[in-house]
Formats: sequence, structure tokens, C-alpha cells
Amino acid sequence: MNSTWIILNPNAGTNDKSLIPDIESKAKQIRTSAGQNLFKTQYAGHASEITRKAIKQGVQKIIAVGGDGTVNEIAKELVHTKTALAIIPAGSGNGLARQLYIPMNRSRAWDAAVNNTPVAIDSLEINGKAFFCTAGFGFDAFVTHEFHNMPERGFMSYAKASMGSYFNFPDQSFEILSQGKELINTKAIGITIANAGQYGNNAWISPLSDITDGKAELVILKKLPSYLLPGFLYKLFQKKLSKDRYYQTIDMPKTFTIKTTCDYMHIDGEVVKVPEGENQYRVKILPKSLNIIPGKN
Ligand SMILES: Nc1ncnc2c1ncn2[C@@H]1O[C@H](COP(=O)(O)OP(=O)(O)OP(=O)(O)O)[C@@H](O)[C@H]1O
Repeated sequence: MNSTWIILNPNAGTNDKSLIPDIESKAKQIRTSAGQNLFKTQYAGHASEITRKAIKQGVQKIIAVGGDGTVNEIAKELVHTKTALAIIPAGSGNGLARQLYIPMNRSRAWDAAVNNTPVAIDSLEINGKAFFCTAGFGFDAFVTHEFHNMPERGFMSYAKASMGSYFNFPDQSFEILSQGKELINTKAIGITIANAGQYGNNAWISPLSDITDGKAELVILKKLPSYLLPGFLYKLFQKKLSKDRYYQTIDMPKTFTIKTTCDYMHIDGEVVKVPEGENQYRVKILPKSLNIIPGKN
């Protein structure tokens, strides 16, 4: 049996025609038995199914080739298992890969995936759904929703989706509780729960977040007047955001509850429609729960 499986989402990313043949040839180079070691996903949820099979068969490492959606599907199955995850970034945002300093260059990412040693990172759960980078309510979830409906992928589409709706987006209510005590009660354009520091695309929404520290941060974003937006965006991409009257970041306890009236949320960049009548979310931190291969050791 091959001890490394590769799971590739052929639909991921921005239409790179060389991706599939390149990964096919790299997979052949590391094949150690007659068994299959490359699996192409055929539908949403397929990467999770393949991962469950890999765990049962004692596979030691899974190399995910795709974007954050594919990575999330695989990683959530690997939480609290011995199987390590490596990533070849092939999506549009690649948040977890960038957070782990995995090269965007495919050959260098492959070298890291094959040769580097895993580290244990934290994961988070929101109403039982695992995530590894960020989850959010309000404006960032709305932008993610708009982005997924755009014909083109990539950073420029994110910028268009954000700018087109920012000034009309209404404030939302957020109440955060822990152990029955109210920690926060506020109106804001959105909140982000951060395990990693960035959304993807090097947009550092929570620059001090450390994916291995056993903690999560909550970012509260208030609507900025237009003249402050360019400075905010500059700091976002330069990893320089810090507390002010429009941007707050709070260290969170190990478990907490969010009550909100938002219609959408995103979990690692995948939009989730909030079920009618559901407005309460339990968040739990699972320290050092996933073995993952970083870009640098
Ligand atoms: N063959 C397939 N057809 C349709 N959807 C698929 C297929 N394989 C996987 N998927 C789904 O596609 C979703 C998006 O994929 P992925 O995140 O890898 O790429 P992306 O959306 O281009 O990247 P990013 O998340 O960085 O924007 C995944 O959540 C997965 O469930």
C-alpha cells in the first residue's frame, strides 16, 4: 500500500492547464506499490470520503492539491488522527498554505510536502464544523458569497466584490457569551473568528494570530468612513492592522457562543447559508489537533 495519497480537485483555482499532468507525473515518482496513490475529486464532499478511506487504510500522509475548500474537506477528517496533511496550493486564496509559508510555486511546494516534518496546529469548530483559518459573519461572508458568483477568480474579483457593496452593507448585531457571561454586545459590519492570521491572498485580518498557540482571536470590524479605507486596506495587506476605534481584536476563551442575526457565514472561505431561525453558534478550540506539513521546518 502507498503510505502517501494525493487528493486533487481538478476544478480548483484559476484554470491552470498544467496542474493535472504535472501532479500525475509527480504522483508516479513517489508511488511505492501497485496501488492507486492519486485520487481526483468528482464532486463536493468527495475529498472527505477519500480521506476517511485513507485513514482506515493507515495512510501516513495526504497531499491535498486544491484551494481552501478542498483543504478543509480533507483536514476536518484528519483532526485527532496520526495522518499528516500536506498542501499544494491550487486555489484562489490559499489561506492555510500561505499561513504555513508553503511556496505558491508548485515544484517548491511539492518538495516541502515530500520532505518536511509535520507540526501540530490548532483547529476550531463552529457548531461542530471544523475550520483551520477563519470563519466570519457579516461583511466578509457576504463578500465571499458575491465572489463565488463572479465569472473570474482571483484577487481582483475579491476587490470588486468588496468595493461594490461596502457602503450599503448594514451593521449587524453580535452578542458573544462564555460560561453564561456576556463578553461582547455590539453592532458591527462583521466579525471574524481567527485561528490563522489571514483570509487568504495575504489579507492579514488578524496579524497576531498564531495557529499553534491553542487560542483564537475575535476581530470586530466597524464601518470605516471612506477616507480611512485606503489606509485600512494598506495595513490589511502589509500585516499591520492594530487596534483602533474601527478595528478590535480580542483573545477568546476556549469555548464561546455567538448570537447574531446574520444570514450568511463563511467557514474557511466557503459560504454557508444560516438555517432559518438559527442564530446561536458554539465555538470550540481544539489545540494541536492536526498534523500538517509546513513550508519551512
Ligand atoms: N469535481 C468537482 N466538481 C465540483 N466541485 C468540486 C469538485 N471537487 C471538489 N469540489 C468542491 O469544490 C470546492 C472548492 O474547491 P477549492 O477550494 O479546492 O478551490 P477554489 O474554490 O478554486 O479555491 P479557493 O477556496 O481558494 O477559492 C470544494 O469545497 C469542493 O467541495
